Amino acid sequence: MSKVKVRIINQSNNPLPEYATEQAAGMDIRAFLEAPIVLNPLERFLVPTGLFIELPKGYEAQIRPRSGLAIKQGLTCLNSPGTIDADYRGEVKIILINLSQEPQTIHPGDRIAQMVVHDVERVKWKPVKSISVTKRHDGGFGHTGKS
Ligand SMILES: O=c1ccn([C@H]2C[C@H](O)[C@@H](COP(=O)(O)OP(=O)(O)OP(=O)(O)O)O2)c(=O)[nH]1
Ligand SMILES: [Mg+2]
Repeated sequence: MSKVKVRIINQSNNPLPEYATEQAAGMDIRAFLEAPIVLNPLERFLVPTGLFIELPKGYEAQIRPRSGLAIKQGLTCLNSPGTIDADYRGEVKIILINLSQEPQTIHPGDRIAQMVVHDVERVKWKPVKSISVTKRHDGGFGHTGKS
């Protein structure tokens, strides 16, 4: 497993993100808050994590919602999946939104999202006059139907 440099604020009560199970793809990320926050329906909030990371070149970290929070409380990441660029050195923050019809409370230390580290392919453009023909052609947006 590769090691990624990380600086975390107040580690004594803000543990590093961890994989919750042996084969989990994402590490759970905790809200770094001094007090609980309440999100009203459709309200969004930029939740601090206290985490500053230095990803290796050629990698990104994706910030994804947790399904339990989504189904039970309607809480999700608004920009899902969030992208942490390898050259970003600021605090990792989570854009949470409450899509339920009731106010939802987030407590300090709650596991609010998960981070998946992934390698990234970067490309250059090669301008051409035409691009290849396929059976799909320009069909998209459900053109193959549902069943
Ligand atoms: O959920 C997120 C998404 C992004 N970021 C940070 C890391 C990322 O590298 C930077 C920029 O994110 P993004 O490229 O998605 O936002 P942008 O609106 O394009 O901002 P910028 O112009 O700074 O790239 O913000 C987070 O902390 N959390
Ligand atoms: Mg950007």
